Amino acid sequence: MKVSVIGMGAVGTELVGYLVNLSEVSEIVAVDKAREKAEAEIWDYSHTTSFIYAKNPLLVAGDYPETEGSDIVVITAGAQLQRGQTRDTLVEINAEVIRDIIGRVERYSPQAIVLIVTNPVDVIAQVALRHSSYPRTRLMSAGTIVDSARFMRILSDHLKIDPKNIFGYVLGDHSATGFIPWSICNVCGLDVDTYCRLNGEVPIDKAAVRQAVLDVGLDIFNRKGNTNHAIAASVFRIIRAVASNEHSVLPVGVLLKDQYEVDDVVMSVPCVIGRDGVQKILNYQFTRQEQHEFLASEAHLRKLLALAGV
Ligand SMILES: NC(=O)c1ccc[n+]([C@@H]2O[C@H](COP(=O)([O-])OP(=O)(O)OC[C@H]3O[C@@H](n4cnc5c(N)ncnc54)[C@H](O)[C@@H]3O)[C@@H](O)[C@H]2O)c1
Repeated sequence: MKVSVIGMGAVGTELVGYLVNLSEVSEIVAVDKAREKAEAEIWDYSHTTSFIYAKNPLLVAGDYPETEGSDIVVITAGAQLQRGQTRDTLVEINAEVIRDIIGRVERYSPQAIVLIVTNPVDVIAQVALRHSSYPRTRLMSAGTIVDSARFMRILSDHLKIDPKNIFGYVLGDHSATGFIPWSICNVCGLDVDTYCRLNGEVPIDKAAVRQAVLDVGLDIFNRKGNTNHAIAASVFRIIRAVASNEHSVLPVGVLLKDQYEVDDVVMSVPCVIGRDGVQKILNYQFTRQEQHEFLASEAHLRKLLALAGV
């Protein structure tokens, strides 16, 4: 499997660190407008391959022609936040970046699965769809997968259990309007309130958990100037699902067509992910309040889409 990473900044570089260890990956191509940075990262990684359990993947720093025939292309290229900004402030500049990139990606890898990471991620994915012929099943945003990972961790810290025993999502969009549909969240098969009641735990303050989930990314950013570990692990999780044709359910941003009362907006909902990308968009029956929150996400995204010229 050939994977190309466009944008070798903090996120792209961290992701390559995962990819060199995935045995399904035989070739990794790194592209960045700062060509020397991409080359240096690839050289550095090449010096890890004597010691890791990877199958000696071909490591290339190049330009778009070298990405030809990629099975997966991950796009992390673009402007990064400055302290005090929100992800939304990047919309116009990163819409311009993706318009510049996506045609070249498609020219060399028309059959690829494209994963958008550049923020604001759901809007940028929709711009990419608008300016390419990729079907919505093969071009998705990382969406709220990282928020969902944060949610599972924060809830598990409250309950003092492994986050993998929490089942739940943040849905809607990767911004302050993302929301937690508690009606489809469970802990070891029990809804959260029942779990706490039966197991001697203090009831969960759901509003506080949501706020903590939404705030923590910016808190990390304000302390270290980026967030890269959780998003790289999240994107790698999607790539594993594709590489092994797992049919795993993950919350990613996908163009909705008359689902969840939304038409023609990329939003994060649970999707079955496998070799062909999004194999199925799952349907859930939200409560009235959850549906209201989902539509608040949609309204937020539509405002950004207008700024992005979509
Ligand atoms: N979706 C998420 O959950 C999530 C999480 C973290 C970061 N992000 C986003 O991912 C993006 C990258 O973050 P980062 O921390 O790696 O930023 P970074 O500044 O470290 O890296 C961005 C890289 O993109 C390159 N670049 C810029 N324009 C380019 C172009 N036209 N062609 C090729 N390369 C180009 C830059 O040279 C740089 O190396 C940002 O938009 C950030 O907001 C998203």
